[in-house]
Amino acid sequence: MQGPRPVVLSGPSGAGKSTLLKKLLKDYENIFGFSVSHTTRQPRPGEVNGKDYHFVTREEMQKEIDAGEFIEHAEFSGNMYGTSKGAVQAVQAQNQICVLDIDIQGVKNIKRTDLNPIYISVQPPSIDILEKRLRDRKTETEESLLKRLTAARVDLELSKEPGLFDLVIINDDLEKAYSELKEMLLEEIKKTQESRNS
Ligand SMILES: Nc1nc2c(ncn2[C@@H]2O[C@H](COP(=O)(O)OP(=O)(O)O)[C@@H](O)[C@H]2O)c(=O)[nH]1
Ligand SMILES: Nc1ncnc2c1ncn2[C@@H]1O[C@H](COP(=O)(O)OP(=O)(O)O)[C@@H](O)[C@H]1O
Repeated sequence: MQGPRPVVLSGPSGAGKSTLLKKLLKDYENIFGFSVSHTTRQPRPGEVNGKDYHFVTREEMQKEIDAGEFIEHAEFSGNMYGTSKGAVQAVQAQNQICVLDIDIQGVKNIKRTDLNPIYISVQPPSIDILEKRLRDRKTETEESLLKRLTAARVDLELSKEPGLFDLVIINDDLEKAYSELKEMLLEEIKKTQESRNS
């Protein structure tokens, strides 16, 4: 039997992907598993190596990419990010629904693989609100914030491509956005719950 379909969450930095994902992982602890990406960016306060990301150097990551260990990888805002085969396999081995948080380049690259996920784009109500949320999050320098806003404009344009996403969630009210996310995933959640009980 084929395992549950993975889920891709994409959308601009600051749109609310991590916030929604954390709620989902908390409410359905055993059902969903997070695909832990590799990145060359510095950890933020509170981020845990191996849980939020595998924090690596550019050299380490390039070596693993060259060895064919990545499903996809991309350059975002001056850093490298990528999904290793191992990250997805670790979740699928638990028979959990694998959730990937990746940028739009990652979405396009995953489309060329046989992963067959559900593609969801989380978007802010406006660029101004996105900027305010990113500033209030206090994780970025002015330089990285501006890079993220530029990338966000590109992301929102490219996301308009018909058929690229199965669902676009405008994250205005968080609870409403979360309900939309859950509704989209209900069928896969049920299937996974049923397979546990059988
Ligand atoms: N292509 C790709 N993008 C990733 C991966 N992991 C994270 N990203 C994306 O990289 C961007 C920056 O992530 P991060 O530095 O954690 O900042 P944040 O999204 O603002 O919290 C986001 O758009 C993520 O979706 C990955 O493995 N592959
Ligand atoms: N619906 C919302 N209303 C107000 N603030 C939000 C909402 N969703 C997320 N945020 C806040 O916006 C910031 C960016 O969200 P985050 O989940 O880190 O985005 P992403 O993972 O997409 O970069 C965080 O500080 C988060 O608490």
